[in-house]
Amino acid sequence: MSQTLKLEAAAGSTKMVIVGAGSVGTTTAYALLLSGLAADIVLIDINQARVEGEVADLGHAAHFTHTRVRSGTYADCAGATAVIITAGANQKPGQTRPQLVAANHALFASIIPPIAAASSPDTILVVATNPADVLTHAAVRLSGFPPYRVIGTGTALDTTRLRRELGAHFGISPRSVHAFVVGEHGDSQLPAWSLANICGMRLPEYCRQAGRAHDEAEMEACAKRTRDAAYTIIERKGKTNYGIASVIVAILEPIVKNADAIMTVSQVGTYAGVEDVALSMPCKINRRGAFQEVPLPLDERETELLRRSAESIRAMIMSVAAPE
Ligand SMILES: NC(=O)C1=CN([C@@H]2O[C@H](COP(=O)(O)OP(=O)(O)OC[C@H]3O[C@@H](n4cnc5c(N)ncnc54)[C@H](O)[C@@H]3O)[C@@H](O)[C@H]2O)C=CC1
Ligand SMILES: CC(=O)C(=O)O
Repeated sequence: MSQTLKLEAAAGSTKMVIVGAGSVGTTTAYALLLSGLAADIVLIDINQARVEGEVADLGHAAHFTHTRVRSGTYADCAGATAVIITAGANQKPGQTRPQLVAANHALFASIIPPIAAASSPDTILVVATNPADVLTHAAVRLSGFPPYRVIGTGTALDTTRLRRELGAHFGISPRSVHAFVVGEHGDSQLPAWSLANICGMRLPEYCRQAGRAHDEAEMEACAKRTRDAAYTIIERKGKTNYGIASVIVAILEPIVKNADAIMTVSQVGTYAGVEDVALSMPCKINRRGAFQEVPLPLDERETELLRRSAESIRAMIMSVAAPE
């Protein structure tokens, strides 16, 4: 079967609903349109004029694809393979993700119940709205879905950013760098340095074989640029959209193709002894959702940093929790 026919077969009757037709939502719709993964893309936004304008514009791009783009309502979540949540306030220059928690948690309390009520029993929620880990936790609680059916985009974006930094440092393609960021999609994230490798060699060994010094300070600088990337970009252009849109489509692909791909995404669980929290670890993603099947053998220092990351997310979750 040709690649085009294979993609059309995978897209089949696949419907994707995007809630929030702002910058992230519409860039995701465009990336999804070009990917050929979906037959039907539905955009929902509280701002009806905006969603109509975006759908008309995207509809012209859709002319060159086999995908239909339209506006809709929560009733369209019925039969959706995934509902991608990008609605909510974004960071202004200098603002942190936790500063969005009260406003976006209140928004989730109003939109997740109707989305969940309309969705099908196998619909997966993908959460991008910030702070992504806290809202992934909120989406599980408010939807009643099992945790594997709620996937936070989490550190999938930070992992691509770290790989780009390391690829530039080592002079190889980012896709040939096997490294990932775990924990919070935010300031307490950490690279799993003890497991990072190139061609199966840990980074110090790779440097030894390549006849170059392993520069710990430069590794830390790569981690810092990764952690600060959103601040740096928002300072200059007021938002981030292309990176996250591509990450969302990369998460949707193994869902549609039932591909068991491993990505660092956020899920509710117990991490480093902290219960009932959401954060990112490598998970297997397929048509049923995301599953962390193999615990990560982090070293002692990384485990302690992960525990601190989990504690800080847990504190944010408690700050918006409704009293029992
Ligand atoms: N997880 C990640 O890596 C990233 C997350 N984000 C987050 O994504 C979110 C969206 O960011 P942008 O698209 O830049 O913001 P934006 O302001 O461009 O779009 C937000 C959209 O949400 C809509 N909205 C608000 N209330 C709604 C409701 N009740 N129902 C439906 N739609 C509603 C607004 O009308 C607006 O169109 C923010 O929380 C931002 O921080 C952004 C980039 C990366
Ligand atoms: C805004 C945001 O969360 C990011 O680009 O990482």
